[in-house]
Amino acid sequence: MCAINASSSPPAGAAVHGQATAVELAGITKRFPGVVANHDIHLSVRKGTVHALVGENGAGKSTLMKILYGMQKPDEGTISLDGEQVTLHSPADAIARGIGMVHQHFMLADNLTVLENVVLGSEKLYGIGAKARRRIQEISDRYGLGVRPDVLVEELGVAARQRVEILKVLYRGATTLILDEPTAVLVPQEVDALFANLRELKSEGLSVIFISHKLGEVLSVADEITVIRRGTTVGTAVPAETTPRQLAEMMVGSELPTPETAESTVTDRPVLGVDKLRLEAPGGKAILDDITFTIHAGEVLGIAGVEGNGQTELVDALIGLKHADSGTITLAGEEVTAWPTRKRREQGVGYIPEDRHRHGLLLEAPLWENRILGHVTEKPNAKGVWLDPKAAQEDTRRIVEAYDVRTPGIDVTAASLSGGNQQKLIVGREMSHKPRFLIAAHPTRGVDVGAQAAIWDHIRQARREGLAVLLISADLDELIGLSDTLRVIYNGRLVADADPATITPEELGSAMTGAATGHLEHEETPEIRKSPEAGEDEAR
Ligand SMILES: Nc1ncnc2c1ncn2[C@@H]1O[C@H](COP(=O)(O)OP(=O)(O)OP(=O)(O)O)[C@@H](O)[C@H]1O
Repeated sequence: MCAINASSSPPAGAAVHGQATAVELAGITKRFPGVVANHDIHLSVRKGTVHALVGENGAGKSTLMKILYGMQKPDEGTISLDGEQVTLHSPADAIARGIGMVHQHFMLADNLTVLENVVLGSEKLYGIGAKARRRIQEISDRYGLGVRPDVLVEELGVAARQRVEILKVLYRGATTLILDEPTAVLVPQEVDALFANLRELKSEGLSVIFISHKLGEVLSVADEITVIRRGTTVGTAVPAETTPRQLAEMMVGSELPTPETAESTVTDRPVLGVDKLRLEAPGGKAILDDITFTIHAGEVLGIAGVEGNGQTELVDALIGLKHADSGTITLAGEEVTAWPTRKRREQGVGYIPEDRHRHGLLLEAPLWENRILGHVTEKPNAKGVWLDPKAAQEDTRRIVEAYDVRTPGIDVTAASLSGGNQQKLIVGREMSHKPRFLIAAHPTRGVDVGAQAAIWDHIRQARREGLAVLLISADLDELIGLSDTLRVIYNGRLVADADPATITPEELGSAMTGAATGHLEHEETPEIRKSPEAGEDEAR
């Protein structure tokens, strides 16, 4: 039976299940123009536990956490920390009271050392020298974070950077850590290592609020789960008695989708050809080298890799944001290597960027203007050489409807949408132009299980109609499920390939750390792998 209880809030500071309460949010309401982001929300986090917060896109999770982190003021409701009711005026206030936030997008300066990053802005605590170094080492040892104070951050892989972010908030005295989708960028082995770190934190009496759309992970790491839907608390669940399916049903009222694609639609018509592509950094060092592949009509080619191994540069080269130092790119038989981005777009290249804020949206512009972005000269946005705002607005309404973008209208700014809804808008815009080749970088990052299923369906449908797709995703289930062909990128080279029909996420994750090359064979008993730490330092 699913242990989901309609939530009711105990009085502030009351012990729940015999343990003291670290954070108590009671009756929180927050309104934005046209939207009630939080309506009478209750959240009670016990000390020494991992408390997951789940809910569909736009449910109100980030808003609630911004309130707890002092970034936004609630219109109604109270916040109690360790049983004491508080008013938080700013993040500095929240930090001073033991709340730490680890953002999904890391906020570290690459050219500084770990120590410099950690002490930045907190010099008053332990200075900037030996005392600070000792404190960092102490925290690292205590929670098994494996952080080395004198390493440059640019030398660290994604998982190690995340541990630095965690250490940074602990250094400032956090006793409750908010982790916003912390596993989105990690391979399976790194997820296991993170969860081990979280268990260490718990055992020392710290609390963690864990936001995620990955319900399997939520069930494996959380002690308690609060589900919010359309801005209000639906209830709490206990993982031992709840399945992912039940959780998904609570969140979005539907079953868990699967990315698996039964039938192959791969044709022998090449759409995109990349031959011996090489891209160099300013000093002449290769960022991409000897990249060769072909994607046919109806084929999804998945690129697996730990972030930072050349995926971003490969996408930049394909869309025309960076130009190759040597090698060629061919689109439908025509060489496009020197073409600018706009010309490639007009020839049918769709682009779902990995960084939706930098390359996907104009955050301060209304939704309908964002619908035009990247497609100014195409229908329905343009009539001859003129923009056609009316047609663009109408089409934006259609996309909002078809992709279930939760918004009070098309005149609100993109910044006011929740992260997942921003992503749905971009996917809708790109798919609407019926591209012949789609670059899909993390197409479902940050979207809930329902929207994920819808995006997978749109991609599958277009693939049946002949779309060629380059898929980059840190979600290995998605990558394996959607791809017809899989290649592994490591240090700027395609080092291995795998059959998505047989490979497991663990085997692929292991190859991504550079542990295997050539054709990856599925093994009944997975081989002994390198530890995540060892792999990741090399896999930059
Ligand atoms: N600054 C803002 N101005 C206007 N509306 C906002 C603002 N911030 C959030 N909203 C709206 O509040 C609602 C809740 O958004 P929130 O970002 O909290 O959702 P979420 O649960 O974190 O979603 P996701 O899983 O997509 O990140 C959404 O309808 C969103 O559009």
